[in-house]
Amino acid sequence: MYSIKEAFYTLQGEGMQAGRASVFCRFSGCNLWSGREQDRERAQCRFCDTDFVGTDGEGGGRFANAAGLAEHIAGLWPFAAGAQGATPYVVFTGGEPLLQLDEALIEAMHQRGFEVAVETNGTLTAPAGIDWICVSPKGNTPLTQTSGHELKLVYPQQGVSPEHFADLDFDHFLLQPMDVSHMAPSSQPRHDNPLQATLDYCMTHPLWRFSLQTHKIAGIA
Ligand SMILES: C[S@@+](CC[C@H](N)C(=O)[O-])C[C@H]1O[C@@H](n2cnc3c(N)ncnc32)[C@H](O)[C@@H]1O
Ligand SMILES: Nc1nc2[nH]cc(C(=O)O)c2c(=O)[nH]1
Ligand code: SF4
Ligand SMILES: [Mg+2]
Repeated sequence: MYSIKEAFYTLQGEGMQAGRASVFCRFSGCNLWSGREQDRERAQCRFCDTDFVGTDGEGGGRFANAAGLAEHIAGLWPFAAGAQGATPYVVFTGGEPLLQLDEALIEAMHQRGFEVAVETNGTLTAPAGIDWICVSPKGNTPLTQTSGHELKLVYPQQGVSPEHFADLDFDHFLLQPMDVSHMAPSSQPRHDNPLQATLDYCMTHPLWRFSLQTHKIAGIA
């Protein structure tokens, strides 16, 4: 059984694949926060910008098996597989997708012609077969998934230095300014200007590439 908060067609907004047409499949639930505002300040991850509670979003629901969920996702890609000269792309996110994503679902997406991407906090090991692994480490949590295609660190995070990750086995290293606009002022971390801090770090540490959440600027999901 898979629990899905929402599933929809959009453009990947972040990281090295920013701008790519994608079906987003957002799993319900996370191992670092309950998703309830009253728990935010004592959660392991306190800056989350996402509602991943329940299965009531657009395209959400409970799916009994991999084939059923894969059919649902494939139906959200608006073209026939292989049409338009583009490979269909699904981004599994959440919540924490590695609580639910398994080889059966990855295989079912591949059978339907999709490339499979994941956005994970890195505290759980990824199943085999994922085509694009984005790990976004969260301060003071154990990093288990130490390899992948991109490491995308939200910046600045208290007690976390990008240098700590720079030797890991990733093809790309990205720094993404922390958005605090969704948080109550009392919950916002004390930092003057995450955007400027991120720009400064990337310009003085050229291993790191600047990642903006472009979907928020564009006003799309
Ligand atoms: C909502 S998370 C879901 C996937 C997974 N749980 C994770 O943390 O990577 C998707 C992406 O949004 C990033 N993110 C979450 N809250 C953010 C914020 N306030 N500002 C910038 N990026 C944020 C995460 O670091 C992650 O890269
Ligand atoms: N357009 C768009 N791009 C994204 N990249 C990562 C997202 C996420 O929430 O995992 C996200 C999202 O929520 N929307
Ligand atoms: S780990 Fe990801 S989904 Fe979970 S609370 Fe943090 S940003 Fe949100
Ligand atoms: Mg998001």
